[in-house]
Order: sequence, then C-alpha cells, then structure tokens
Amino acid sequence: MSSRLLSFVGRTGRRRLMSTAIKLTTVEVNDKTGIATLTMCRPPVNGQNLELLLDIKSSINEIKNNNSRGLIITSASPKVFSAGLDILEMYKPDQQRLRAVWTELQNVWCDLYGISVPTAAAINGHAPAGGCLLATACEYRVMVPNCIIGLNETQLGIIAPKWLVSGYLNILPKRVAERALTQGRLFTTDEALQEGLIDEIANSKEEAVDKCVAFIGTFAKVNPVARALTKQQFRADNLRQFHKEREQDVDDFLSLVNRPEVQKGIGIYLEGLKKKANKQ
Ligand SMILES: CCCCC/C=C\C/C=C\C=C\CC(=O)SCCNC(=O)CCNC(=O)[C@H](O)C(C)(C)COP(=O)(O)OP(=O)(O)OC[C@H]1O[C@@H](n2cnc3c(N)ncnc32)[C@H](O)[C@@H]1OP(=O)(O)O
Repeated sequence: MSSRLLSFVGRTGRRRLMSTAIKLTTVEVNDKTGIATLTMCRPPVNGQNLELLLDIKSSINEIKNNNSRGLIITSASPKVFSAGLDILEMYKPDQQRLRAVWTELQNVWCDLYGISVPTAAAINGHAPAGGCLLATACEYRVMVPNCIIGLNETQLGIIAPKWLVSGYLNILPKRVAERALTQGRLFTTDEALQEGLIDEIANSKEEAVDKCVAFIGTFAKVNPVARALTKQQFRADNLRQFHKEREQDVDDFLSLVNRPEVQKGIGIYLEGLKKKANKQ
C-alpha cells in the first residue's frame, strides 16, 4: 500500500495535506468461478516501483489465502500491461530503496511463479522486460493485438539474471530463447503467438480475461493437490537455484546500476522515453 499526500482547502481556507493509503492493485474474486483477478493500477504504464511491487506481492498472498481456484493478472491501463521496472527507481537511486525494489521484484516473481493455483496473464497491452517477467511466470498467456512483449535487457546494455530468464525458458525452445535474449528482441503479438511466447490472441481485455477463465476451467476436474504437486515438480529446480543466488543477485544488481556508465545510459534512456511521449 502506498501513501499519497492529498492537498485540499479546509474550512478556514487553508490548504491542508492529508496522507491517504492508495492501493496500486485490486483483487476481485468471481463468485461463480472462484477465480481471482489481480489488476495492476499504477498509471500510466504500471511502472514497477517499490509500492506497486509490494502491492502485487500482498495481492498474490491474499489470493493464496482466500481459496481462489485460480489467478488472472491484468492491467487497468488501456494500452500497457506493464512497462517493467520503473526506471526512475534506478536513476540516481537511494541505495536502500534500490535494494528493496530488486528484492521485491524477486519476491513477486517467486510468489507468482511458485503459487499452486492455475495462473494466467490477460496481457491487455505492451509487456516489455519486467512486464514480460510477470506474464511468463504464469502458466498461460492471452494478449491483445498490436502490442510488444519480450526481454529487451541486452538492448539496454544489461544482462537479465537467470531467474528472470527462466520463465522464458519454460515456454520457448532454448534456441529461440537464446536468440531473442541476445538480440533483446521485443515480439509483436503475432510473432509472440507464432513462437509460442503467448498462447492465444484476444481482441479486447474482456475477451482475454474470458480466455484465461476458460484455461483455468480446464483444471476443474483435476485433483488440485495432484495438479499443484505436478506444477511444483516442473518449477522446483528454477526456484531452488533462485533461492541459492538471490542475495548475490541483489548485490550484482546494485553494483551494475551504480556504475557511472550505466547511470549515464539510464539518464539518456529516460530522456528518450520522455521525448517520445511528448511527441505523441
Ligand atoms: C535503461 C537501463 C536500465 C539499466 C538497469 C540496470 C540493471 C537492471 C537489470 C535488469 C532489469 C530489468 C527489468 C526491467 O524491467 S528494466 C525496464 C525496461 N522497460 C522498458 O524498457 C520499457 C520502456 N517503455 C516503453 O517502451 C513504452 O513506454 C511502452 C511500450 C511500455 C508504452 O508505450 P506508450 O507509447 O504507451 O507510452 P510512453 O509514451 O512511452 O510512456 C508514457 C509515460 O510513461 C513513462 N515510462 C514508460 N516506461 C517507463 C518505465 N519503465 N519506467 C518509468 N517510466 C516509464 C514515459 O517516460 C512516459 O512518461 P511521461 O513523459 O508521460 O512523464
């Protein structure tokens, strides 16, 4: 939960500041299907800052504990599923906060990747980098047309750590994953379908959610314990490896982000994003 300062004029005519708690995710459980939809709501692009990551983590835990039959992750933004890590968190960063951001990204990934109920992503917009990470942590992906998805880290001059790549490797043939990662390729919706990075295309967010519901429905007659243990068997090696390396991974991330040439690169990248947004 993030807290925001709201400014308003009180009866005395003085401007007052009020601190309110604003949740950056919502969880809605459908009474009929028992499926929970986790929606990210951090405009404009669901940039993954510390607060959004904490809220995603707490929503996943809520779903774990409320006996939902499945989890669908989607976005409240009309054009973007998630633009990945909020680049502002990495620019001239406060060190403790930067450490917390990466730790929470790790937490979100392992909670979503490891949850026992069926998971699906209704990708209702662009999903680069950390957006792709969330989608590939799920078991099924449905995406709307004319968007992009992929791990573009090498395009940014950085290496995606192993755990970030492992979702990719669960889905794509090794040959395709290696080429896409070394190129920092962002797939269009059609290309993603062709390569198997997504499972279906839907013409709207609503249709994407419906298709995710239908996927989760395919498990209706499967014993949930047997299903969960089978999923765990497939994912346990990646999770074990991740837990071995997670502390070192945080240190590596911090030292990478703090390098002067990386800081310079992030500054230029941010400028480019802002210029592009102003042109539109
Ligand atoms: C850059 C070097 C990083 C070095 C870090 C070192 C180590 C990290 C190791 C690994 C980390 C990997 C995980 C990551 O997720 S890194 C993040 C990578 N994400 C991206 O490259 C996506 C960038 N965004 C886009 O491509 C487009 O915004 C997008 C296709 C998602 C949407 O396009 P659209 O046209 O709809 O929107 P825009 O006009 O581009 O953006 C609107 C608004 O939002 C701001 N913004 C966009 N993305 C981000 C972001 N990731 N973080 C912060 N802010 C973002 C953009 O600047 C616009 O803002 P404003 O000008 O309106 O204020």
